[in-house]
Amino acid sequence: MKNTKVSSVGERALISILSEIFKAPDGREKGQEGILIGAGSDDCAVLDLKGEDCLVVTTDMLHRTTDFPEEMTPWQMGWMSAAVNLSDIAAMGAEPIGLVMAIGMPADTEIAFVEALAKGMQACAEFCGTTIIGGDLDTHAELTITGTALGRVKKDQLLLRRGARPGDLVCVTGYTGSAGAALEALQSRKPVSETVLNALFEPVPRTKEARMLAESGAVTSMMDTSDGLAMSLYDFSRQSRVGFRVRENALPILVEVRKFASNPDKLREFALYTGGDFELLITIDPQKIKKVQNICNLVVIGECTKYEAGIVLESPECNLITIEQRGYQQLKAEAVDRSS
Ligand SMILES: Nc1ncnc2c1ncn2[C@@H]1O[C@H](COP(=O)(O)OP(=O)(O)OP(=O)(O)O)[C@@H](O)[C@H]1O
Ligand SMILES: Cc1ncc(C[n+]2csc(CCOP(=O)(O)O)c2C)c(N)n1
Ligand SMILES: [Mg+2]
Repeated sequence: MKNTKVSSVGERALISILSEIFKAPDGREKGQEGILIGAGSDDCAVLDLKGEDCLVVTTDMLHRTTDFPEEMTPWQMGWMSAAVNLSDIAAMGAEPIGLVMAIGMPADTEIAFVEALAKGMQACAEFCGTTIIGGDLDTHAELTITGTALGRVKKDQLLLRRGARPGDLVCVTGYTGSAGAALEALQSRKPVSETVLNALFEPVPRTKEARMLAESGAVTSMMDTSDGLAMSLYDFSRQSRVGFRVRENALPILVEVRKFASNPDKLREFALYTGGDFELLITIDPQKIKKVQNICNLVVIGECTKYEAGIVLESPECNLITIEQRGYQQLKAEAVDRSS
């Protein structure tokens, strides 16, 4: 790996390299007993609390230039910084119990800006039933916010990326592709509604939905779609050893986003590859689908297949197209890369 730059491999490959370093030779997590899930395999790490509960922990860093479009308000930057972390807590089926927010900023940042940032963070935390319990302040060339979220869930309700079985139904909450369309609209200076822009600027962690899904007993695996539906399906596939068949016609996409996409390829790009929607991707035991149908805004988009069948999209004409393994990746020469 000497002389190879991180930009040539990207975030996913670098996580694999680091996760190996953090594992003991026998493949288990280094350190003490009680690490149920360690680095690299799920949305959060999971620690055994020795009773009926477990603790879930995640951290996520956002930067002014790479994550906050110029049009975002400081309140929205704060909301998003909390939301990206709380979404990972939701992805485990857990209830959030606290957020620690570290903020690095240039010394000439206005106090009013930092207050608006903090109010946005607090609003998102409160929306999810939790609060900010600490943080850190530092001088930094560029606004950089690193959140750490903690959550709690009963061991028998914990939902992992592992657990999906062939025959399970695949579902998503909300809409897919809205944040991607918003990003494109901003970059090409085209108008879109506030609903679409807010999907990018104020992602809503699916905390309540996640808790109801975890309590239903019908869900076999769950994660969030921060890096895009396609990348999430590949992450699921790796952990659960299943394939997926997704029906293009079933993808929940806002009418406005369909109209905004100039052609079917562009629409697929938003819905599958751009990311930023922070919805939940869920697999459900088909015998138990009735238990979840009415608890939240959820759409069946396809089913789990054998691993060997790969990850495919069934077009409206019933053609099978391979879904590519790409999405929103940090540390790439370009954030959205076609070759990974
Ligand atoms: N520097 C690191 N050291 C150890 N583990 C890491 C590191 N970076 C990421 N991971 C782990 O890799 C996994 C995936 O991380 P990633 O940040 O992509 O989370 P995600 O849930 O897939 O995405 P998002 O944060 O966008 O929701 C997680 O288990 C995370 O803890
Ligand atoms: C200027 C600008 N460009 C792109 C995006 C989109 N974006 C930022 S973070 C993220 C999800 C995963 O991030 P992470 O892997 O860090 O958790 C996505 C899709 C944005 N909000 N602003
Ligand atoms: Mg996640």
